[in-house]
Amino acid sequence: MSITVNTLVRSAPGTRKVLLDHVSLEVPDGAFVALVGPSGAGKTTLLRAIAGLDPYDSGTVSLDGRVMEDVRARAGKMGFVFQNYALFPHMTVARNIAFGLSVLPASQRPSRQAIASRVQDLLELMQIPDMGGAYPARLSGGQRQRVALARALATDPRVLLLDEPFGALDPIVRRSIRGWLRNLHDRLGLTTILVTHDQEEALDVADRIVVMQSGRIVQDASPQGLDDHPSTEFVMEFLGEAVSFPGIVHNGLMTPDDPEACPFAVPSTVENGPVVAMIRPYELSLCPPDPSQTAALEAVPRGVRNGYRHYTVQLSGRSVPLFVAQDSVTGGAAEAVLNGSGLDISRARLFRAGVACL
Ligand SMILES: Nc1ncnc2c1ncn2[C@@H]1O[C@H](COP(=O)(O)OP(=O)(O)OP(=O)(O)O)[C@@H](O)[C@H]1O
Repeated sequence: MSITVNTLVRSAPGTRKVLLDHVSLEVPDGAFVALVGPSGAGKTTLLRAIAGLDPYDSGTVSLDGRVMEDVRARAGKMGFVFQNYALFPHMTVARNIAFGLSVLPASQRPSRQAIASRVQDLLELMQIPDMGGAYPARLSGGQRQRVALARALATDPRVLLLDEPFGALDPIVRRSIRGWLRNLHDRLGLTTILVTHDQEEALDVADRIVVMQSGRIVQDASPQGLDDHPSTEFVMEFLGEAVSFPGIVHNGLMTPDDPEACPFAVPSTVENGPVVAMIRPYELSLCPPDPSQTAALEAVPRGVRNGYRHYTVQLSGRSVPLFVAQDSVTGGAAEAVLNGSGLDISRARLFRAGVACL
């Protein structure tokens, strides 16, 4: 089921503070979208507005191209899981899962046997087939989240809205449950929006990443597109560690202010003037040795990690990490490899006044 959000505006009740500032978003049927952004960006506010849990001042939310003003009808097509959406402690797992079905009006409510069979199907889908009789207190965090998902799926929604559902889980369980969730999404043909603070999780599980900042969507792209072409310096930094090299572009050549970084060619579409080149640490490398260059890079070896030698390279006033493939280091002291070379930052993205200029 596709979701279309059209110029949604929401202000904080009783104030002029804008929580959602003309937000538009198109989520095609079957998509898995991750909503990311710093704390307070408006992710939860947007998710709740889509769910119909909170009102908004103007704009529309459509499902399968139909504007759904009737919030109850909209909510009926969606399943939600929120981080703090606790299970009912006094009910067994089976009754927790059945809850949404058992409170349906009598005319829509399935029979007892149909509910019991649906619950058993969901327990199996969640890979906890024997847990129906257990109480939530007996479950691990990962099992509880599976029960919360089962409860959200009981009414057979076409859309799944997840707000930090794995926030309370330890990293190992988190990693395994997100792979499982992606599988579930594919198998059930759901359309899913996941709010997460974990960029790695977003990049791993979603086929589209929507970045929010100050109540607006600042970029909406595939994980690869976002990594290759972040629209602003903020997005570049938000997605992971980045090292900045200010410099000047002149006639297709970017010359970094740091003399330790080598100048590099940029497309002729980049206008002359100051820019900031930003690069991920693992994309930094060494320029080919240059006999005419006398200065050596000052680097401190930090050990070996995953087959890479890790260094801290000293620039004027700051240091940056550098990883060199171990098998490319030949003999001698580990640091000798850095002598006579500058830093190759040619894989950097370029920004001017905070905005991408490539
Ligand atoms: N009912 C409300 N009244 C006033 N301000 C609100 C209300 N609901 C949310 N806000 C404010 O709106 C902003 C966005 O909040 P929201 O919870 O959507 O952000 P978020 O991106 O989900 O943040 P987090 O990642 O911390 O959960 C915050 O500054 C929050 O304080």
